[in-house]
Amino acid sequence: SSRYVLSALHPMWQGPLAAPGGNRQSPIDIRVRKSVFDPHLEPLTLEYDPRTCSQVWNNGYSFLVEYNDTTDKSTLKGGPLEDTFRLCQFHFHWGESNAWGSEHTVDRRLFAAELHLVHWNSNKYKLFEEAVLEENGLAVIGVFLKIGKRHEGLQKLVDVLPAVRHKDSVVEFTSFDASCLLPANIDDYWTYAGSLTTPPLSEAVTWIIMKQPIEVSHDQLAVFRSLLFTSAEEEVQKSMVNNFRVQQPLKGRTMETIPE
Ligand SMILES: NS(=O)(=O)c1ccc(NC(=O)NCCCCO)cc1
Ligand SMILES: [Zn+2]
Repeated sequence: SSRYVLSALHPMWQGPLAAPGGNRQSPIDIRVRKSVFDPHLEPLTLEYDPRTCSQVWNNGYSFLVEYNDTTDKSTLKGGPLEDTFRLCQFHFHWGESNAWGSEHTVDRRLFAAELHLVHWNSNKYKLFEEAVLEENGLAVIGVFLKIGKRHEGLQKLVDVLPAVRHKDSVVEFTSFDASCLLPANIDDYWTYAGSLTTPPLSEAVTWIIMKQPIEVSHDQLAVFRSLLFTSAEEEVQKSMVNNFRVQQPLKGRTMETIPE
């Protein structure tokens, strides 16, 4: 559909679109009735220390809120995970219109945007760069965003976005508690084995997708769209919108969920 044509325009997607031999690529459509109850799934334990938040960076595809991941201060445990995973960054994907923007869909339903909280397995590896090469190396929490009431916690981040309008710009950003961006019930989720949704497209991700979306206001999302894919010196400026990947084949994977 047209939204995929739009997202394919970014240089990110000029190379090969699929990872070679990929049989666990992301994102995918979540077929709710096909998800399997897994009685062994535990509650998630999230412990985020706001003091590890360090900066916001426009990397030319999204804006990343980066955390100091040199110690186990902001961690994710439980759920489908056997080890402790360390928060290294979070970012979003969104559309040019509120009608689309998420990477995953729920029975083909599109959301206006999707938050990704990226963690790496600090029990087994010393760095993100090592963990990204291993099939149990990463865990990403996905949260859908829908248009509704203003999200007070998000506003602190929205307020600094004009400072990172152009690609490669960075601004200091501290004492932000990322857990304010999670829905009320974090134990209601789907989980499946997938990949990064941008190059290197590594098949290293245990995805944990929250069933409950969070609400943000139209104006807050409009500030996301005021960012640019392009750096200050480029003559043609391009709005940072439609920064999502096309959906990938399920290839026999099962979506697991917690018993209701
Ligand atoms: N959209 S997504 O699947 O959540 C995702 C998360 C992290 C990354 N990559 C990342 O954080 N890279 C930092 C350094 C990479 C070292 O190989 C790409 C895509
Ligand atoms: Zn992402």
